[in-house]
Amino acid sequence: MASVFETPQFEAFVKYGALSLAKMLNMSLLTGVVRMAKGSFANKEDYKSSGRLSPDELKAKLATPDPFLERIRRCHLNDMENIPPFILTGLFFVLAANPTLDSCNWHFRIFLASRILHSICYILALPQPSRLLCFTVGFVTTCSMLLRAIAAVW
Ligand SMILES: N[C@@H](CCC(=O)N[C@@H](CS)C(=O)NCC(=O)O)C(=O)O
Repeated sequence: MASVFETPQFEAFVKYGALSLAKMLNMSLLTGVVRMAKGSFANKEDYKSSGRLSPDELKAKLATPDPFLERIRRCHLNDMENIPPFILTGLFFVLAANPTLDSCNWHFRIFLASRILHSICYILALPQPSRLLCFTVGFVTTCSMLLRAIAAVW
């Protein structure tokens, strides 16, 4: 009998889990790129290494973070609140709930799409409830997997 780690369900979990993690890691890259483009840094030593600000300018810069950069950081934080729980829940789901391949694929695809769309809504400041809807779809998808995993072992 094949182990659960050799099933197409586990393969789908690894595929979509890795894509979700890659999406989240990209937020760090995006933050770095926007920091450089805007010349807006988090620490005084970061400004000092660029060597282009007076002490007063440095103080003012540190006191007023760039609003767009802060938006990207909140978007990243929201990924960090949602993607690691999805990874763990997805693992429980595949290991415990004996799901069909279709069930796995749809849960994983819908979650990934919801997170990508959530970031687009957040970064482009699209009107609500667009971001709320994207967040809710991903959240409900994770809850659906969690409930199925709990039901399977209860
Ligand atoms: N930690 C979140 C929990 C609720 C949540 O994730 N809400 C979604 C839909 S409104 C969101 O995009 N929140 C904005 C954020 O986390 O910065 C918050 O403070 O808002």
